[in-house]
Amino acid sequence: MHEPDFGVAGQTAIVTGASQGIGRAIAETLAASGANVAICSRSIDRVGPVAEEINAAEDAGEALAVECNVREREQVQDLVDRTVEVFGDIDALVNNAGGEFVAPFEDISENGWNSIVDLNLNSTVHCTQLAGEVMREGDGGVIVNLSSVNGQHPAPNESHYGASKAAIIRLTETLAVEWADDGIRVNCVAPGLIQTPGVAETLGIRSEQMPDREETDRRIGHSEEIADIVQFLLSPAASFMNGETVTAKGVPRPDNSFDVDLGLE
Ligand SMILES: CCCCCCCCC/C=C/C(=O)SCCNC(=O)CCNC(=O)[C@H](O)C(C)(C)COP(=O)(O)OP(=O)(O)OC[C@H]1O[C@@H](n2cnc3c(N)ncnc32)[C@H](O)[C@@H]1OP(=O)(O)O
Ligand SMILES: NC(=O)C1=CN([C@@H]2O[C@H](COP(=O)(O)OP(=O)(O)OC[C@H]3O[C@@H](n4cnc5c(N)ncnc54)[C@H](OP(=O)(O)O)[C@@H]3O)[C@@H](O)[C@H]2O)C=CC1
Repeated sequence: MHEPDFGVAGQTAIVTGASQGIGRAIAETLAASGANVAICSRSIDRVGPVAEEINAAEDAGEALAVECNVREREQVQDLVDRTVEVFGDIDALVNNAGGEFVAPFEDISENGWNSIVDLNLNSTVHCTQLAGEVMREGDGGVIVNLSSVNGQHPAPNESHYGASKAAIIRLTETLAVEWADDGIRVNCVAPGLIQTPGVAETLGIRSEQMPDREETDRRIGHSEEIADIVQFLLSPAASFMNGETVTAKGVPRPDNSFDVDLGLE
């Protein structure tokens, strides 16, 4: 009988933006499943403790923490080089680092626009080209990009973010075709609203307001619910998925409201 293989044990995965939130949950999930993870953020003081926690866990993969601003291509090259140096190869890349601010289109300066496109889209290009080079020269690999429901549907005051996240979906689809012969699968996850420190900062949601993961009613999501999907996409079970975007947003209300007060108009 066929048994599905959702495993990632033995893989080496780069996870960007892993000091908190969704990226941290992805790193911890993959490591708990036996993958080695190279994790980065802009501050070694913030990402270092995540690696220490993973390395202290029994039966988990190993973690390497690297200070790397993914907007800086030479820092991304250093992340890739150190990953290969320590773990020998790169099997998986999760382009998670990203962010936004909320503002009406007419109030976004040229620098403001560029900072969000740079953080979300250009950083994905840097990491994918540089880690992809290692994968293409080796025996292939798997890439998962973090898009957003805001890359699939319009949301007011998110023009820069939505445009950058929509572009990530088309980049994913294009690379899935271009790199198929290199043995590389490229897929996207498009989360709805997930409770993370970044969202708490932007929207003021407190973790004690969060409903349990078990609740199936309309609610805000947990980082682990995105991490589980990323692990699936990296695993052999997803071998026939390429160029896809997996949306995870629970059951939205028709008016897009949530069970917690977001403090939004
Ligand atoms: C129903 C509900 C569904 C709601 C649905 C909501 C969905 C939310 C989904 C959540 C998605 C997430 O990503 S949540 C994660 C959120 N966390 C984060 O974003 C934290 C990470 N943030 C950052 O790294 C930074 O703050 C980031 C925004 C990228 C800017 O980085 P920089 O270092 O380039 O920053 P700065 O130099 O300070 O700013 C660059 C320019 O941006 C401008 N800028 C910065 N903040 C601005 C603001 N609030 N309004 C206007 N402009 C702003 C500055 O004025 C600068 O332009 P000039 O003045 O012209 O120079
Ligand atoms: N939360 C949500 O509702 C949703 C999130 N997403 C996407 O998921 C991803 C993660 O979001 P979330 O966990 O909420 O974000 P958080 O703001 O909570 O965390 C962002 C992470 O990225 C790191 N980071 C930020 N900028 C850089 C940079 N330039 N270089 C390297 N690392 C960086 C931060 O680390 P440090 O500050 O230490 O550098 C931190 O670890 C993003 O791409 C986001 O757009 C998509 C849809 C919904």
